[in-house]
This record gives sequence, structure tokens and C-alpha cells, in this order.
Amino acid sequence: MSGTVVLGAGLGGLSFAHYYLKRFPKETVTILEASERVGGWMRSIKKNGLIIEKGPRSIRPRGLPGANTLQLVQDLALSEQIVAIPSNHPAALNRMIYVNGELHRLPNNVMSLFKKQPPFSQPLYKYLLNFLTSATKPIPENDESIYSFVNRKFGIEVADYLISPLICGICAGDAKEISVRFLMDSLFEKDQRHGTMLQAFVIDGLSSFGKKGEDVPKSDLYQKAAKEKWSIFSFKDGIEVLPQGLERWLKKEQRCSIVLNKQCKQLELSKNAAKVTLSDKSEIRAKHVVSSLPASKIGNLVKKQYPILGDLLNSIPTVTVAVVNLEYDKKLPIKPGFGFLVPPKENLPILGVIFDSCCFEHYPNEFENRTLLTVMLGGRWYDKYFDRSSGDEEILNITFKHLATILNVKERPVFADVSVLENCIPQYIVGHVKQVKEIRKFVHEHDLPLSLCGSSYDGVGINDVILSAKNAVERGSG
Ligand SMILES: Cc1cc2nc3c(=O)[nH]c(=O)nc-3n(C[C@H](O)[C@H](O)[C@H](O)COP(=O)(O)OP(=O)(O)OC[C@H]3O[C@@H](n4cnc5c(N)ncnc54)[C@H](O)[C@@H]3O)c2cc1C
Ligand SMILES: C=CC1=C(C)c2cc3[nH]c(cc4nc(cc5[nH]c(cc1n2)c(C)c5CCC(=O)O)C(CCC(=O)O)=C4C)c(C)c3C=C
Repeated sequence: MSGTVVLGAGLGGLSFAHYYLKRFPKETVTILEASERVGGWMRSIKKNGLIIEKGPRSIRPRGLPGANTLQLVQDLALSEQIVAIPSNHPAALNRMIYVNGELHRLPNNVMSLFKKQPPFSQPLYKYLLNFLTSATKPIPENDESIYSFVNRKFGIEVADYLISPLICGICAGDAKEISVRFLMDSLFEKDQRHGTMLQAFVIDGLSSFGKKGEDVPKSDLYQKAAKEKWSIFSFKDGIEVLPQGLERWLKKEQRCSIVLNKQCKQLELSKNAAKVTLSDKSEIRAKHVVSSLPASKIGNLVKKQYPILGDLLNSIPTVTVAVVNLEYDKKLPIKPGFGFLVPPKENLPILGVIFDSCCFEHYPNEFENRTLLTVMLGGRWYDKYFDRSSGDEEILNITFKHLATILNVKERPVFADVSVLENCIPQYIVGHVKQVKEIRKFVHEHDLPLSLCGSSYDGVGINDVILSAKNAVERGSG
């Protein structure tokens, strides 16, 4: 019988194995990965010295989850590989939205709160006043959409032009469906407990709004990030350095085997043991199984044996994003910045564009006169704008059409690459927190030898996924 079997060698699965082997020095782990590589959605392609990111590209160093990632990066000896964007860099300061045919810079300092900045019809401090003084309204089921909360507390323009594009830039989703608890858990709790936010400030005190007192691991790298005021960071050879660093660590450890091209096709769970059936019909018996797969995939694997658990897991949806990487052989006349997001109200297939060559200036000198862009399309609206059969050509033509309108970029790139990332990002829709509690309760009550980690449950960002793996090791099961 094998020790612990981990399903999936994305960031979640690899991180779980790392923390597990550190915590239990005598145990062994087998990681089963369906594809031919580790890393899941984290994929960086090197092309003539340029780094092309097919999925994520930046990590936030802040808060407990950020500090935990920095500790991991240091433990994996990857600190020297970091490229950071400091908070005074144009890519940290200039984040834009595309509204009514124009790009607008989002407010980025206190002073800008007092100026009227389009597309907003009044200075932002007025929305803040509304937030502080508007009376609360009891919300049934203790959850609502983030759009409805922000509309209620700040006003519709903040919901349309700040929160809706933000949700597109974090989960490619519709703020009208995503739970307020996804990003504003503690604000929502305070809103429900107090008559107004002003009362919450007075009664709970200002400090309760921040994350002061959090016991963060203050690694040397954390101190460096704080001193140099990093806004976000990545690695010289791209974000994939992180899962590759974990793979290297695990291989050195010798108590872990990573088996590629092995898809888990069937899973049988009993009280103290599990049977994993693979694509080649071989079987592995394990004392514990850890799933880092998307919830619906593990849902389908357990459905036959535990239909209630299968249904609960299957109720966490995902959306598909088309990612188009473009390289131009000149410096395009675009405003320096991270890029822009398109609010869903604009009804466009484009979710946003990232100005890669502005963000991470670690490309070799000969590429100084080049521009690298990443266009992301579809998300929650993928089926509205594309067919499952939409080919690269159709996606590229749509991309070129909108880049011409929005950025006035009419020339064709010297390199273009389209990837459709099927079901790549989970949607924490209203009721998500309750659903995850039910899932964990089911696993505990039935004493199943199963742990769940990865982006489907406690946060979709890189930091969240790493922390979810660490917490899963501590929890034992569920
Ligand atoms: C377009 C995009 C942009 C993003 N940008 C950012 C960003 O800038 N910053 C940030 O913090 N986060 C970002 N994210 C989120 C982040 O990339 C993900 O949350 C994270 O990579 C998910 O890791 P995971 O291990 O949970 O899942 P996955 O990466 O999905 O890993 C799961 C693994 O399981 C394997 N698998 C599936 N089925 C089976 C099976 N039956 N048997 C065996 N193996 C199986 C898969 O092949 C995969 O390797 C982005 C995500 C996307 C899609
Ligand atoms: C400005 C353009 C952006 C586009 C287009 C975009 C697409 C996109 N992003 C995700 C998932 C995540 N992005 C995250 C961070 C992040 N994304 C952008 C901008 C765009 N994203 C920025 C500026 C940042 C950094 C955030 C910061 O506060 O500095 C994250 C991590 C969030 C976290 O909590 O750490 C995720 C997850 C998807 C799926 C996507 C596809 C359209």
C-alpha cells in the first residue's frame, strides 16, 4: 500500500507534498499528474529570451498569504530569481479601465479621491461617505453578490467601474454572481453587525479593519519585500519557476515520486484506505488521498460512491479564458502601466489586456524595442462570444479588431499564440463559503481518507493555493 497519494501536480498538489514531507519526516508521497508536465496553469514559455506567460504572472507579497509564499520562495532557494515591481513603478501605479471608448486610469493615491475622475461622475470621497453612513440592510443566508453589496454601500458606479472589472481581473467572473465573501468578508460581517460602517469604526476600532496582529512568517525575503516596497513580483524565467522549484525540492527529498501522464479515472474511498484507478487501468492503494484537482473533477470521481458529496463538489463552477500572447517588433505608443480591464457593462469579448513588456523589464536589451501584450477573453461570457469550436484564427481576429479600437494598434504582431484555458478558474458564487463547509463536514462525518486543496475552496490566487495546501496538511482530512 502506498502512503499518501496526491492527485494533480499543479501548484496546490506540489505545495501539499512539500509541506507534508516537511511535517512528517518518515512518510512518503506519490503525486499523480494527468498531463506531461508539472505546474498546472502556471506555464511560462521562453522564446528568444522573452518570457511568455500562458496563465498567471504576478504574486502579491502582502498579508499572511503573501508572507507565507515569500517564506516558501526562500526555502526553495529561489530568492535570487525574483523580479519585483516596486509600488512607485508605472505598472503598480497605472491600472486602467476601458469605458465609453476611452481608457481611464484608476485612482491610485489619496489626493485622487478628491478629484472628479471619469468615468466616475463625482469624486470618490463621496462614495466613501456613502459607504460610511448608509444604513445596513439584513441580508438573508448571510451572503449576497459582491456587486449588490458594493452597489448598496458605495453606489452603482463603484460597482460597475471598480468592482466588476476587478472581479474580471481576479477570476474572469461576473461580480453579480460572485459572493461578497470572496473579497470583502470582514466588511460584509461588519455591515451586518452594525447600523452603519461609521458605527463599526467607532465600536470595533480602526485596527479591526486591517490585518494587524497577524502572525506572519517574517523571512529575510519578507523583510526585503517590505523594505523595497514590492507591489507584486515574479521570477526572471517566469512564474513557472515556482512549481519547478517545488519539483526540484521534492525530487531531492527522495520520499516523493511524481508520476506524469497518469490520470486518475476512478476513486474508491473507505474508512482507512483508498483505491485509485488510473488511465492505464492500473490501481494504487493508498492510506490517504489528497485532491488538488478542480472541485468538479474530484466531484465526478466520488459521485458514484458518495452522490451527495459529488453534487456539493460539482456545484463549484469554473469558467474558460482565451489567452492571446502577442509580440510586436516595435515599441507601441501605449501608456506605461500594468494594463487595462474591461467592465462587463461594455459588452465586449475582451476581459482585459496586460502590458507585459512594461511590467517586468527583465528582458534582454535587444528586445528593448519590442512590445509584449497578453489579451484575455471570454471568462464568464465565453459562451456568449465564442463557440467551443472557435479556432485560433477567429479568436485572433476578434483580438486584433478590439486592439485597433481600444489601443489604436493596427499593425500585426510578429508573433501570436492563442491558448484556450478550459475551465481554468473557479467561481466563488453566492453561497460558496457554506458549500465548502458542507463539503468538509461530509468528509469528516464519513471519516473519508480525503483532503482537498487547490484553487476551488479557500481562494483562487497563487498565495491562497499555497496556503490551502499548508492548511490541508495541518487539518489532516477534509
Ligand atoms: C489566466 C489566469 C491568470 C491568473 N493570474 C494569476 C495571477 O496573476 N496571480 C495569482 O496569484 N493567480 C493567478 N491565477 C490563479 C492561479 O494560477 C491558480 O489558482 C493556480 O495556478 C491553481 O493551482 P492548482 O494547483 O489549484 O490547480 P491547477 O493548476 O489546475 O492544477 C491541477 C493539476 O491537476 C491535474 N489533473 C487534472 N485532472 C487530473 C486527474 N484526474 N488526475 C491527475 N491529475 C489531474 C492537471 O493537469 C493540473 O496539473 C491565474 C489563473 C489563470 C487561469
Ligand atoms: C490589468 C489587467 C489584468 C487582466 C486582463 C487580468 C486577467 C486575469 N487575472 C486573473 C487572476 C488573477 N489575477 C491576479 C492578480 C492581478 N491581476 C491584475 C491585472 C489583470 N488581471 C493585477 C494588477 C493583479 C495584481 C493585484 C494587486 O493587488 O496588485 C490574481 C491574484 C489576486 C490576489 O489576491 O493575489 C489572480 C487570481 C485571471 C483568471 C484573469 C483572466 C481574465
